[in-house]
Amino acid sequence: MSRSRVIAGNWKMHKTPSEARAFARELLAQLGGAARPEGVEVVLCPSFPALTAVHAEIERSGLGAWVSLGAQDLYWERQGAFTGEVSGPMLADAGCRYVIVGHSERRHLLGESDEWVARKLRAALESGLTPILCVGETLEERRQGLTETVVSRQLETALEGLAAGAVAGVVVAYEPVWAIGTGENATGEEAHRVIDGVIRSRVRARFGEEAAGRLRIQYGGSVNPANIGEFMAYPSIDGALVGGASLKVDSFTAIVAAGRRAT
Ligand SMILES: O=C(CO)COP(=O)(O)O
Repeated sequence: MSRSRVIAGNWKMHKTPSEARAFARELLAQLGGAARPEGVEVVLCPSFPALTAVHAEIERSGLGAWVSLGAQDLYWERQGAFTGEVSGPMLADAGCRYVIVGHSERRHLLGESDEWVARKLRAALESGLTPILCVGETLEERRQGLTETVVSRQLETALEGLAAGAVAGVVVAYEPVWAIGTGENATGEEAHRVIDGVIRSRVRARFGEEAAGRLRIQYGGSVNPANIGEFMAYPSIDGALVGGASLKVDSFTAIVAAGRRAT
């Protein structure tokens, strides 16, 4: 399996810029002190005001070959009268290589539609950023047996009309909403079923074998050092998008170490 894994920390609305800088310094020292887990990329996604501080720490650490900066959101226009918004070119210039789009907290707390997410995904690609596209069903949708329907709709609206080559470069995060911040994670088998049986197979049907084979698909939702192994045991799962456990040096470094593919 040649796909590298991506272990991303979504810090959400935690850590001021000075806290983020100090944390990143400690985290990077710890990551740099151990052997690089083979085939693993790490992405740190602080809040907008902390991006430049964390970028400076990544540069200083010398780990830029495998540790990248990511943002948590972007707007689809490049510039203009959009008070409070941040564009792809701004993020790229601030040192970002990745950007999360369609996180469930934005979809459900802030009312982002599938169409908005699709525009943001395009804007990310146009700015040379790798989008981390989040998809996932709510508890209610899961109870109604709508997981496949919801995940397929979110995925297909976001990728609609893209060239297969562009799709191959996207990272998808399957984050069931009921598992986010609840301590109740999906099982490895449940995550694998959606990741392989829904997401990768839909991409294969629409964009072909090559795009499906290159696309990286993470699991997210209450990932921690105790359960990461259960997900990484599946070759289909290409990493994790980590919330709460990415805010502590020890738990995040343990998750990163577990990301290497078994040989
Ligand atoms: O939303 C998440 C990452 O984007 C997951 O958050 P938790 O790991 O805190 O459940």
